[in-house]
Amino acid sequence: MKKVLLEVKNEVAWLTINRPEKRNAIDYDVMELFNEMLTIAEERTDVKALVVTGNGTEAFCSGGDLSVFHEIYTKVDAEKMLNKMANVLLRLFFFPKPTIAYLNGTAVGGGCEIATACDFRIAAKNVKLGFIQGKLGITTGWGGSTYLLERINRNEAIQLLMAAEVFDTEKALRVGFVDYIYDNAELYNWLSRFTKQDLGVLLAYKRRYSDKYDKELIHNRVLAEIDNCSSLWETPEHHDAVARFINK
Ligand SMILES: CC[C@@H](C(=O)O)C(=O)SCCNC(=O)CCNC(=O)[C@H](O)C(C)(C)COP(=O)(O)OP(=O)(O)OC[C@H]1O[C@@H](n2cnc3c(N)ncnc32)[C@H](O)[C@@H]1OP(=O)(O)O
Repeated sequence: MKKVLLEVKNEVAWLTINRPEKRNAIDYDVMELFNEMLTIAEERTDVKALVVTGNGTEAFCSGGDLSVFHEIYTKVDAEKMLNKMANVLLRLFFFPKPTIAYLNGTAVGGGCEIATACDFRIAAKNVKLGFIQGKLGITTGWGGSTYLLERINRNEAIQLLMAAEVFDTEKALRVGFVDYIYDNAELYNWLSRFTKQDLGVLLAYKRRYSDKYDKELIHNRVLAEIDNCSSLWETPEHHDAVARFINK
């Protein structure tokens, strides 16, 4: 079974990270496939919106696959890995069609970064969320803090990042990180309000939405974020925290 699936239903492309046994953690295959699926969803004229979600009920995404990335030791190697996923998320942030992260379960670390790159975040009931990178002695490194600071109130954003705590959907709604708490049927219903419009209308409004941003400026901020994260990556604090997870 592929690690990332793409299914088109009712003119909506569902991109599903398909590693439930690893809580949908992101490894290099997932990065590649995620990018490929974005190309398909972008090019298909029968696709009017993109939903990103995770397989199963446990997790949306648990971030970077620590069983793979624990082998990354140096700043240079960390930069290569971070850049790879940051490019995918930059593409997602500027995706020409509306994008929705459906938080079907836990989203932590890079999982929250993926969600933040989407236009909307809709959560199932009682999911746990967290920009927990700080607990691993690193920062976001896939563009997540750059996007979060654009998505919600700056002071709420910086608190979520600095505290690195896990929070619930009630808090996520309160601070504006999550737009709605919906089950699957409610999500389909909400999506149908947009998919009944012509693709041209949706593309035009999405262009207005994205026009707010200078792509080069956003990219430069993401590069600065990668630089920060990769510098912290080579510290013993980070390696020790990852080792604790691997050897749990
Ligand atoms: C590296 C990029 C960086 C970024 O730029 O943002 C990050 O993403 S940093 C954050 C990295 N992620 C984490 O630290 C999360 C680690 N996982 C967890 O804390 C928990 O697994 C969970 C996500 C809260 C879910 O808990 P639970 O439902 O109790 O499941 P388990 O803990 O039992 O996990 C089941 C299974 O999955 C493996 N797993 C989970 N997450 C990862 C991961 N990120 N990388 C690799 N493997 C992961 C876990 O080890 C279990 O495996 P088995 O023990 O073999 O069953």
